[in-house]
Amino acid sequence: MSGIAAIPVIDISAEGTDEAQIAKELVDAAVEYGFVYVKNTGRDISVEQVENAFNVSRALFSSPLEDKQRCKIEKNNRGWSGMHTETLDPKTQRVGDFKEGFNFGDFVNGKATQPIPRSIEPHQAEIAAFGEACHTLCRRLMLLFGIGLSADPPDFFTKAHSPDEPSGSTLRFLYYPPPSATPEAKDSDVRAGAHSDYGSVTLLFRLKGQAGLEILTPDNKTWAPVPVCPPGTENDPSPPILVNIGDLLSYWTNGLLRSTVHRVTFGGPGGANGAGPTTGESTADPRYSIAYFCHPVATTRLTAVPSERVEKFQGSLDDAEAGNPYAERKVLTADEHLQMRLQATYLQLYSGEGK
Ligand SMILES: O=C(O)CCC(=O)C(=O)O
Ligand SMILES: [Fe+2]
Repeated sequence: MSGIAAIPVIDISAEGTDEAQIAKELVDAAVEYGFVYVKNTGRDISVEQVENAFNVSRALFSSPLEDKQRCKIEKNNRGWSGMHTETLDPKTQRVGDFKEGFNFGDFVNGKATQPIPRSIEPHQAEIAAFGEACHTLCRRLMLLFGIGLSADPPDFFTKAHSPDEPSGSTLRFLYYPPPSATPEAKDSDVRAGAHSDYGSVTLLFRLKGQAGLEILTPDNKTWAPVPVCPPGTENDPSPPILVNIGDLLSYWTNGLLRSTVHRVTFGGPGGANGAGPTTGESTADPRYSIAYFCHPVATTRLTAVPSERVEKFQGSLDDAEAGNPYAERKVLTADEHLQMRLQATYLQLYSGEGK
């Protein structure tokens, strides 16, 4: 068991904040941990919006099975994935992830452009608005990363994330059944296999008390739990939004910003290979989380960002050797990269195709 990850907590919207200072703190956290907590005081995404999204998620996953199956995930990465459908770490996992997921793509005029379960039909406009708020926050973070890296121009990343062009950006609801519902799980099984995220940046919303997320610490040797409410945020109106760097920001920066490997465990007492839950958190209950995977416009080529600091940085190979096989930058388009990652983890969906 190792200590909790000392991921910094940053308030990017506090009154009178110095943008350059915030940008520096964000870049420092991304370089060291690949993760940062953004304090959620309701200014970026309202507390009610987050609560409502979790309510809609509960309704969605408790829909009748046939209704969810009607919306099964397709190669466009939209729709419902049932237990074990995704295997985030196929080299290590005995069976797929112990979770269900639902990926939302584009909404047009507040209506989904994909099949959705009946229970959430009345909530489409709210889900659309939540996804838009997430994308806006991600673009703001991109600008801060650009400023913090002295990129030329500073909006290099932001411009690649126009909301008006097709991209792999995905709002995803996640449901991990309680361990009591999966007695077949073995000690070595995990709720979500070890992986790095595929996009540029991910926003992760979690619920107080629900443990399970762990990161591979920067020395790449131990798993450390990532508490939902780190010290100093206990009394905030909503837990902080956990932001993590995905593969694409890592490619763009030659590995300077870390796309850190993470997973979700059952976290029993010293159990599995879990680091064990943090005080006040448990994995006994069903677990819900919401991720917003922000991706650049699909045709974006992943060439290095013009930044002196990035040009001088020579760490990408080290990172690739130290546990994240996707850390080494290759010049692909954003969409080529996404297709490569999906084929590696949705084993049945792509079975029979050259992997
Ligand atoms: O549910 C979580 O806390 C993390 C999920 C995750 O890492 C992912 O879906 O990429
Ligand atoms: Fe992830």
